[in-house]
Amino acid sequence: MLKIKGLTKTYPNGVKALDGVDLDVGLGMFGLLGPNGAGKSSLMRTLATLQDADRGEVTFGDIDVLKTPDPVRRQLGYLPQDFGVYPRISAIKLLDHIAVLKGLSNAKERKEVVHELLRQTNLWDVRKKAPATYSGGMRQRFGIAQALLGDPKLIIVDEPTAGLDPEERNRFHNLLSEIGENVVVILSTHIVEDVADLCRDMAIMNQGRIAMKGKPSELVEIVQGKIWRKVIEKSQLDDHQARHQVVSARLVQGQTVIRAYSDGDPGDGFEPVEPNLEDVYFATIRGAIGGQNQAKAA
Ligand SMILES: Nc1ncnc2c1ncn2[C@@H]1O[C@H](COP(=O)(O)OP(=O)(O)OP(=O)(O)O)[C@@H](O)[C@H]1O
Repeated sequence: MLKIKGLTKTYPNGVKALDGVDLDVGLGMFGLLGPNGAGKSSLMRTLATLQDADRGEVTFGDIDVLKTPDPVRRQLGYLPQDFGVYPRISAIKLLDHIAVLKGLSNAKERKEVVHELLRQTNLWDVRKKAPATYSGGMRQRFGIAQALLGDPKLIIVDEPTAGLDPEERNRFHNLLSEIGENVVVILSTHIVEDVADLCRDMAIMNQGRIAMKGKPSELVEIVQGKIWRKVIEKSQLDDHQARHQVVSARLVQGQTVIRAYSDGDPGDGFEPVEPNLEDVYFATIRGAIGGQNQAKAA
């Protein structure tokens, strides 16, 4: 559905945010994982036709996204990382107004759509309050409501769960899952669990490049038998990092638990563990895997 080829972007300050991004995204939920500064938002803004690329191609179906943005805009739902300023009018009026801007000109139909979306996003009871007074989770659900206006075929959500409490995050996940299988949903995030829970396909982005892509289970398979765990003193961390390819270090109940990547038994008191997607993510962004180890994109 969505094909990205050789997408490159350097900002005027010299930062190369996108460095030859190649990606095919099919129907359903697609997770784009990456650390801060990886280039996720730059990619999302480019796909949402809000900024130009220096080089590369993007097609959605048979539409050339970069050359003819208008037809894509009509099929696009976008929830940016920072939804920005909320005017102090009620959610229902604001949603109605955005619906007009999106071209829903028939008042009766528009009312039905707006009411349906407020119910779907569980905001019906607070529809008369201004989104400016909403909690973070309610704002994100409002953001999804506006993104779903006009029946989009391409939905882009940029770091939607940052700052949400676990209950709101769950609610947001359920909402995203319900959006359906007949649209392309790209979820950009640095939260590994969001992708593990929700996405059929995914990619890991680092330093403007796609370092890994595939199905979450396929990616975990790549590191099967190669992740090793050890409990150490905090003071031993530097030494272990120098001698092993430590992918993560975490304080668990006062103890430092490290996980390292190694093709074979690293000895030194490490024990094998069942890998998870977080291991894949850290091993990728630390450069232990990636490039030719990539799983085939689905
Ligand atoms: N408008 C801009 N002008 C100059 N540099 C920018 C601009 N937007 C982003 N950058 C830089 O481009 C790089 C990629 O940023 P981007 O926001 O795309 O990454 P990200 O993966 O979305 O990170 P985050 O999770 O922090 O938003 C960063 O080094 C960032 O500082």
